[in-house]
Amino acid sequence: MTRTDAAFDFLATRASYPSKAMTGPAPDRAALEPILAAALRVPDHGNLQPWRLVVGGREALSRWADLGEARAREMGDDPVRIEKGRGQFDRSHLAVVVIASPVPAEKVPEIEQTLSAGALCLNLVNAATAAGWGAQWLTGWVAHDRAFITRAFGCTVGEWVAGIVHIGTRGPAAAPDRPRPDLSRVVTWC
Ligand SMILES: Cc1cc2nc3c(=O)[nH]c(=O)nc-3n(C[C@H](O)[C@H](O)[C@H](O)COP(=O)(O)O)c2cc1C
Repeated sequence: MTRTDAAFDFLATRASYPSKAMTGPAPDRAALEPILAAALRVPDHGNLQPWRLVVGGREALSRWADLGEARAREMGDDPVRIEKGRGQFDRSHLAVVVIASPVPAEKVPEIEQTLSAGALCLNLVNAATAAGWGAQWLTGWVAHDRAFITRAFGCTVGEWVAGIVHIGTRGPAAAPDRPRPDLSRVVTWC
């Protein structure tokens, strides 16, 4: 057995960094590509690769914010939902949209492909964090509204957004940690 202390310590202490506290710069393409490559080493039954990524920098983010606001107004939303339609894009310097893109497969039910898309989101948060950036996985109505995800991210029928992972520079102060699960409550030893 080979123990990798640094990797274990990272996993034992990892935490998301709140996107609201992130600043620029965000990783450029050269810095982001190895993060994406690491994140894409994700469990995936049958190697179907049932996901794809859309990377948005400031220009795309501002377009997505406008589309979010327009869609919220089209739905007659209240000001809070209108703000949520733009907020996460307005504040962000870089977002990687993880799109679940299920593949017809006799032996791999869609739920397993869905789980792989979720694992990709976490892998991406972890890879960006390990590379020294702040990262957080967000959703909100903009991730679930069919019209918005079609217009903004080009989702086709059957595709959906698993997560919008924001990546940026961490602020000077560590973000407060959240309470972590109590093993005795969630683990059953048989
Ligand atoms: C599917 C999914 C969607 C999420 N959407 C949001 C969101 O829209 N807004 C938010 O503040 N946190 C959201 N979170 C929570 C954060 O990603 C994260 O769990 C939280 O910041 C604590 O992260 P940590 O346990 O990695 O430190 C979401 C988490 C998951 C798994």
